[in-house]
Amino acid sequence: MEYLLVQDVALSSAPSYAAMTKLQQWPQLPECTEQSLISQLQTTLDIQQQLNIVSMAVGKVLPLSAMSLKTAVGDFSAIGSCSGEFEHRSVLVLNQQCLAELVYHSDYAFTPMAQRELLLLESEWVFALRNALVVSRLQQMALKDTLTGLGNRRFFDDSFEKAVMLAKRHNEHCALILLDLDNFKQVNDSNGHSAGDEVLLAVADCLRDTLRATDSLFRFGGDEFAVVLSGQDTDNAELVARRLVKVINQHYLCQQYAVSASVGLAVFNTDQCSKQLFSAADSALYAAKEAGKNTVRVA
Ligand SMILES: Nc1nc2c(ncn2[C@@H]2O[C@H](COP(=O)(O)OP(=O)(O)OP(=O)(O)O)[C@@H](O)[C@H]2O)c(=O)[nH]1
Repeated sequence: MEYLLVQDVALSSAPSYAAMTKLQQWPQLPECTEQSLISQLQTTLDIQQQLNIVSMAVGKVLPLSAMSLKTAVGDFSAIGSCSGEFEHRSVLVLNQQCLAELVYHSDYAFTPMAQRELLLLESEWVFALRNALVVSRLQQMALKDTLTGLGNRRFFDDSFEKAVMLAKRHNEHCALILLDLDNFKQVNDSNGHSAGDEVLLAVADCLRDTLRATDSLFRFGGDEFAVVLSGQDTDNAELVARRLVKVINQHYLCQQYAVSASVGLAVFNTDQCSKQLFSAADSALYAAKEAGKNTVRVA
C-alpha cells in the first residue's frame, strides 16, 4: 500500500472538514466529546501520542483490546494493546491521499453501528494525523542518511551528546566506536560510484544485523560509521568492535573488492566530555589505520 509522503502534501488544498467527512449523515457523539478529541489531538504532533489519544476515545464507545497504525514513517501500536478475537481495518484517507491503515482488535464483533462510530472518530483524526506524518517525515529526512537509512552526522551529534550526559548522570559506561572502511576509494575508482554505494549498503546491513536494537548506529558521511554503545565496559565494547570488523571481512562484496574496516574505540570515563571521548576514539581509529588497517585500536 502507498502511504502519504511529505512531497505529496499540499497543505493549502485540503478540503473542508464538513465536505470531507459528510458528518451530517453520521450519528453524532455529544459535542463535548467530539470537541475534546479534536482539541486533545491538536496538543501533539507525535504519532504515537495521537494514537494513544484516539484509542482512549475509541475505548469509550466500544470495548477495544488493540489498535495499531501502519504508515509510511513506521508502524505504531496503542499503549496497552493485546490480542482480540475480532479485527476491523480502516484506511485513513485525506484529500484522496492514503495516510495510514488502522487495525482494531476487540473481543466483540464490530457491528455496523460500531463501525460508523469508528469512522466518525477517524474523520476527527485525519487532519492532525496528516500534520504529524508531515513532521515525522521531515524529521526523518533531516536526521537520516539517504543512502543507508542510518542516522546521519547531525543525528549522531545529538544522540552522542545525550548518551554521554546520561552515562555521566547514572555513572554508567558509554562506548564510542568509529569505523572507517579500508581501501574503499578504489571501489569507486575501478568499478564506479554505484558499486561503491552497493558496498556501503552491504556494510550498513552487516553492522545493523550485528548490533543490538539498543545500540545506536550512524553513517557519518563517506565511508565512516559510528556506533554508540550504552552500558558497555571496555572489554564488551572491544568484543563488539572486533565482531563488526569480522562481519565486514566475511561479506562477499567486501571480499570481492578487498574492502575491510579499521576501528577506533573509546570508553567514557566520568572526567570526559563528549568532545574528548570523540577525540579519543578518533585518535584510536588513526592508530588502527597506522597499524596496517583491518584492525581495532582502543584509546
Ligand atoms: N560510492 C560512494 N562513495 C562515496 C560516498 N561518499 C563518499 N564516497 C567516497 O568514499 C571515499 C572515501 O575516501 P577514503 O576514506 O580516503 O578512501 P579509502 O580508500 O577507504 O582510504 P583508507 O581509509 O585510507 O583506506 C572517497 O573516494 C569518496 O568519494 C557515497 O555516498 N557513495
